Amino acid sequence: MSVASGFSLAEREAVYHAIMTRRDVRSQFLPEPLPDDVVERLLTAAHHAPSVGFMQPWNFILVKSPTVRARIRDAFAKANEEAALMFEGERRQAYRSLKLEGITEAPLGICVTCDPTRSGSVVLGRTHNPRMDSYSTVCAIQNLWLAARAEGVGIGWVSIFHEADLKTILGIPEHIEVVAWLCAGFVDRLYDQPELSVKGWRQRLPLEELVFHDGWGRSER
Ligand SMILES: Cc1cc2c(cc1C)N(C[C@H](O)[C@H](O)[C@H](O)COP(=O)(O)O)c1[nH]c(=O)[nH]c(=O)c1N2
Repeated sequence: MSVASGFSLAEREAVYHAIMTRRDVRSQFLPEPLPDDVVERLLTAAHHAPSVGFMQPWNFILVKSPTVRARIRDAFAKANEEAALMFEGERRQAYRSLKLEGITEAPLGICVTCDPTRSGSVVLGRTHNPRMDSYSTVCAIQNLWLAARAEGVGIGWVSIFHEADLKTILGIPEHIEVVAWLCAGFVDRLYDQPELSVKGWRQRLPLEELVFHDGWGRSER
């Protein structure tokens, strides 16, 4: 054990700066490949995420091949057309105007998966909620996303897929869950606010409406 003092002001500001300026990136990717040492640092950050029972259920499939990424892009296009039809009227038009992936533009794709069998069938902390292994994998993704912000690397999470399509393209075994397709690449500019907010799709909710005290719905302190 070592002393757990708080960070210096500069260190704290750096952490919050990464959190506040992290963005989901769809179209600002630069084509140059990410150096191996940068990718290594991002994956190391991911691998230091918390996980239920310390099961570390994640794997990271690094996809540089333009051919494979083109197939992933086709799988997105199919699902995205289905998605558009789930919205009505003007909302459908607005949905179609959004760019929701940068699969072929970003030089690296990272498919993040979750192996529910990683540490046996009974896992400390997962005994009463089987989704805890997926949640752990999401923690790894968020670590990677924040580290990427600090490295000047943009990340775009794409989830508009049939999971079976990704499994077929990437040869992922049946029992493994696909948690994310991440587009990764250097960026020279980022939106100051979420792109969906800038484009009028949806705005950030006031935090005070989301915080309750001593029970659901109780706003008084
Ligand atoms: C689980 C999950 C899944 C997705 C996303 C995020 C997360 C957490 N996001 C990104 C999402 O739209 C974005 O985070 C919000 O709009 C907020 O913007 P910033 O991330 O702050 O830029 C996302 N964006 C997109 O363009 N296509 C997508 O398929 C997805 N899927």
